[in-house]
Amino acid sequence: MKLSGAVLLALPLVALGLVAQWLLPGATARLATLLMIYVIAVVGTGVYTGNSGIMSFGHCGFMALGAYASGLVTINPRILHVALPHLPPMLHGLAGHSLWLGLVAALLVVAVTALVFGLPMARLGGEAATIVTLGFLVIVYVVLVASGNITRGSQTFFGIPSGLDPLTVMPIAALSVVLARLYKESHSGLALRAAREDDIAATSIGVNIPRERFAAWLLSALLCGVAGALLAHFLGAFSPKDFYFNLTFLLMAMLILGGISTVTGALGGTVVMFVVLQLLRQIEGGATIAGVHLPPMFGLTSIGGALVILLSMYKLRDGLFGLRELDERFADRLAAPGQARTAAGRPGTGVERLVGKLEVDGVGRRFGGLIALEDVSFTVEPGQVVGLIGPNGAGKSTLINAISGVVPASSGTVRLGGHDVAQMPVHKVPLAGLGRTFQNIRLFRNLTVLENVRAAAEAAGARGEAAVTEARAALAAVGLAEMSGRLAATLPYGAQRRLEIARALALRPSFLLLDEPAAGMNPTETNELIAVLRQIREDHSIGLMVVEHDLKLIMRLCDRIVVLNKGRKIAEGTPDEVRADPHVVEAYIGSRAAEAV
Ligand SMILES: Nc1ncnc2c1ncn2[C@@H]1O[C@H](COP(=O)(O)OP(=O)(O)OP(=O)(O)O)[C@@H](O)[C@H]1O
Repeated sequence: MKLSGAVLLALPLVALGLVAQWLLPGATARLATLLMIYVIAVVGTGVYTGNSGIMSFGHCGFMALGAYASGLVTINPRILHVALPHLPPMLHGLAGHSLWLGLVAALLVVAVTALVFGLPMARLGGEAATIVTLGFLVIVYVVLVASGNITRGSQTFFGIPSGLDPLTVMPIAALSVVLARLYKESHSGLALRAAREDDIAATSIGVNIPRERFAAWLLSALLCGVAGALLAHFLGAFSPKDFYFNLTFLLMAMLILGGISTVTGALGGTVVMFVVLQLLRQIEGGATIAGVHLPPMFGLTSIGGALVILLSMYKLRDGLFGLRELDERFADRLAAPGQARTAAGRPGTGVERLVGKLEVDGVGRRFGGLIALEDVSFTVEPGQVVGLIGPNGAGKSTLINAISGVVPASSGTVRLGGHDVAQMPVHKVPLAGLGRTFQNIRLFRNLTVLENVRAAAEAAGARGEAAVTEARAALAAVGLAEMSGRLAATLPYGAQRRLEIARALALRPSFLLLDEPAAGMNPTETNELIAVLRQIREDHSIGLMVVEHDLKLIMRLCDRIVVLNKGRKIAEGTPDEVRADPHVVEAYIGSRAAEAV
């Protein structure tokens, strides 16, 4: 992502700020200033909500904290004694400073609060996290109301220097948009978006989801804190309810209207909603349009605003501006595939890539009373292709899950290059060298093909252009180079399976664990897949462990085969040995099928 794309997105704000400062009449310029403050708040909320997929009701809490912190630092000292007669003496010296010091105070207070709430909250996803954000909003409100000596409680907090002009707010709004856009394309933003699409798949490429959630939470909190401080200076006087549910729902509506997952959507949704609400507000008091006189219509603004949201959600599920950023629509996303591969190494991941053999030793797994795996042991040599077969319910997927750490083994060890990977946090296992795919495809559906693979390359330590080059090389290896700009969800089925392989390949693993890679493929697609897997093994010296029901594929591809039945290993050997093994024939292949393969 080049800076130019982010700047392009911020240009309309720069233009608005300049026009408002020098060309628009006072009242309209004031509206433009308010609009830009909303942009900061909505784009800020979007940094967390859009990238993590977690709806937040809490960000107005950060705005409130920013407003009060900045208010206390900038309040006119002469008014201070009237407005806050019981202010603790140690806080008296704070008053009377500039807006910029007010913003610094807002950032400090918000950073500390975001840290305290964010660390435990980062472990939560989905509705649980949303409920916590709601709780956060209520807590901030109650604390502000209860801290009357410092905030005037539920009464109006006044005396804040007001009269912000558009040129003061514009650079901050433009910078917020640039920051949000750069964050979205950053290593951290991409990892979080991957987790938003599929947390298990994100973990399988080494994403530390709590860490990425926390980073987004902090950045979005800071932006909202700044927006709150600016709103305080715009209003000059406010109370806690100005930062409560009404504002929360207004900002959420703006975000949803434009499209929750893009900065373009946050920006565009804010502008559209703001303009619509202003127009409705004009009409609500009675107006004459094209010679037709409209009487005052109480509630028109609220009802009209709600209708705009409902209609747009009904017609455009992904918001007015869809899933792609404005600058992406201009950019050439289908650049020629690169073949280069950067040097090995995983800088910044804190995980060493392990090489050597993969040893599965006495692995067992129980689900309650059910023994899904019992005492399974075998070894895969580097570069070897091992097939894992067995009837339905034999424990094949459970074994892949146990090796990759997704479902921890109840007993036994898994060693890679002599190191026990079962002891590692699950997101570190792929970085240590075990890439995997899933029986039911788990792609990041609303990310592009290139982003799906780049997320893995970045998780494994590549950055910037190197990550893109690695991702393109992995896509080329599975024959998807031409599709890099498409959304993953739009790929045909066979291509989706190959994309999952490319994503795992971009981790530069020592072994690839493939769970039914040919499931649902027609014979042509299966033949292509076999060619791809052979090439991968040849080019990258990667060992493969393949779970498959397609015995022809297994027999053609594998050096050795492990056979499971009812959770136990019943045979192991070369394809010829396994094909001739009477236990295997009885349990799985069946005598007629044995003849066929
Ligand atoms: N999360 C789980 N909770 C409870 N039981 C489970 C769970 N996962 C798997 N099992 C059970 O463990 C056994 C092994 O399942 P597993 O999916 O590993 O078999 P499989 O060999 O991959 O089968 P298939 O070829 O049908 O995919 C089955 O009896 C299954 O019902």
